[in-house]
Amino acid sequence: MANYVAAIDQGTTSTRCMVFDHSGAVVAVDQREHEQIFPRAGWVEHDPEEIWRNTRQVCAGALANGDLVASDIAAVGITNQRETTVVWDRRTGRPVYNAIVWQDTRTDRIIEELGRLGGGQERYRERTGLPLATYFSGPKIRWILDNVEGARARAEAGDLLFGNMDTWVLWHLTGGPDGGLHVTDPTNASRTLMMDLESLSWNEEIAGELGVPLSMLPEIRSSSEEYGRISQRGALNGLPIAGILGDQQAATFGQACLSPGEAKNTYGTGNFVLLNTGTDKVMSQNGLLTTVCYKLGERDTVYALEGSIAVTGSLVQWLRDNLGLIGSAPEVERLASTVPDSGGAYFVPAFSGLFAPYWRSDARGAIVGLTRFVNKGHLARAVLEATAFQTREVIDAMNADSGVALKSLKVDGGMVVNELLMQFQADILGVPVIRPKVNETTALGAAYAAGLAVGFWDSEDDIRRNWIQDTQWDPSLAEQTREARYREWKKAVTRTFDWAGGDEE
Ligand SMILES: Nc1ncnc2c1ncn2[C@@H]1O[C@H](COP(=O)(O)OP(=O)(O)O)[C@@H](O)[C@H]1O
Ligand SMILES: O=P(O)(O)OC[C@H](O)CO
Repeated sequence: MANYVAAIDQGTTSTRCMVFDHSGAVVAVDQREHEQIFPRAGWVEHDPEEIWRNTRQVCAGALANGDLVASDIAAVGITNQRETTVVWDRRTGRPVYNAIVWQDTRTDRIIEELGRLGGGQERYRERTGLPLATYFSGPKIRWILDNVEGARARAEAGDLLFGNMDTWVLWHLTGGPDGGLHVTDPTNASRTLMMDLESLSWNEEIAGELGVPLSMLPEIRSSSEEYGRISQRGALNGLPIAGILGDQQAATFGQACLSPGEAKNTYGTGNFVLLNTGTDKVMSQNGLLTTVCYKLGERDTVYALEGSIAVTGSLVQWLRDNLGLIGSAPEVERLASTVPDSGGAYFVPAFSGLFAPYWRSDARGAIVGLTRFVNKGHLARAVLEATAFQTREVIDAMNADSGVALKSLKVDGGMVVNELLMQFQADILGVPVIRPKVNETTALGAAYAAGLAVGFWDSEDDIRRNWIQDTQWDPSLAEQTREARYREWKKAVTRTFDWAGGDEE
């Protein structure tokens, strides 16, 4: 009897396999980190073959850790870091270049060029829901075809395939060069700058402008249906793959934000706030993205407004790896607790330019407000506060776009164990912050999508029933202080603008 559903979560820093029971509780997990490759300033890459090896290992590891066999599992879901781009040879399965990661800014000039074409920004936004920015996959494919010797000719001959990490993993699991499925779902496709948000199909005109042959692009299916079975020899052999969701949409689903007006914020490498807007596409006037939230089988598409913040948890890693101020990410809380505030310092981590709500690729990181008084405790505090201030900015934009004033914020992700950050988040938003019992909402959301498709769960009511609150942080800062701090943050942000001229090598 299959009592469980498994999810593969291919994230920015690691790959996990998690197994869930019917109540949505975690029964087994395995996780492996992969190398972050920084070949130049602004460039970020992953080795797709390392990620595929890790995927196989964590699938086997999770089953072994839970003392499970494949027949205990009803279905498998896939969730993934979005936008990260792999191009590979359909006959050999070899990538032609490393995966170009979502944070990578090398496509700056391509974006400028596209902006100069008729209708530029507005035309892209209207059709795809996205601003023209280095973040998305289409321009990354273009860069690979322009810069890897012979790649364009091979792509035009139909020899190369493109995929985000969902497709890369799915293709391998279902046979690779021997009939592997070249498929994605609309949540992932809606992050390429090439998918028409209304019809959920590839926009041929935009793909043409980007110089991306349609033969490279995966088939867009729904987020919850049986795509095929795992044929790769290994732990999960023979099981149906029945759910695909980009990781932030998966977390929205796993947090049971299933009705219009419900929102969550995930605190990982970056932060991503998603507001379910139902079957209405709300086109942002305030720097947010309009994206597909999920599409369950044949049912109507559900859309979301998204505030994407590039650098939050990765700033904590930077403090650890580049400055050596802490030995591990959790130590940032102890260091920040040595002082009562940031001592007037503000840290704006515009390492990849600024994403929502600014979309300024010319911005670069800055620490402002420094005096002789500021010590490493203040800096640690400014690092954590940056996450909370950036979140406030996208939630304000969401309020302006949708008219929805959040009464509380559901949170999840690697940083939400940080109590100091959670309290400051509630303080700076002025609403309660709520963490659920199962914090692994990304993997859980993908498991739900797969489990619903095979009848393991009956309906979204099961998801709502399984969501249980763990901890709530209530705001405790006086309104005047809150708004004064926020004004100072916004002033600090303006100091990062107009720094990179687009000619860095
Ligand atoms: N106690 C902590 N306080 C602050 N940040 C933390 C803490 N623990 C982990 N992090 C940060 O959380 C991030 C990892 O979260 P995770 O959700 O696993 O990320 P991702 O899915 O993006 O790979 C890292 O960037 C790390 O710096
Ligand atoms: O892997 P995460 O959690 O850092 O999420 C990355 C996002 O999907 C990028 O858009």
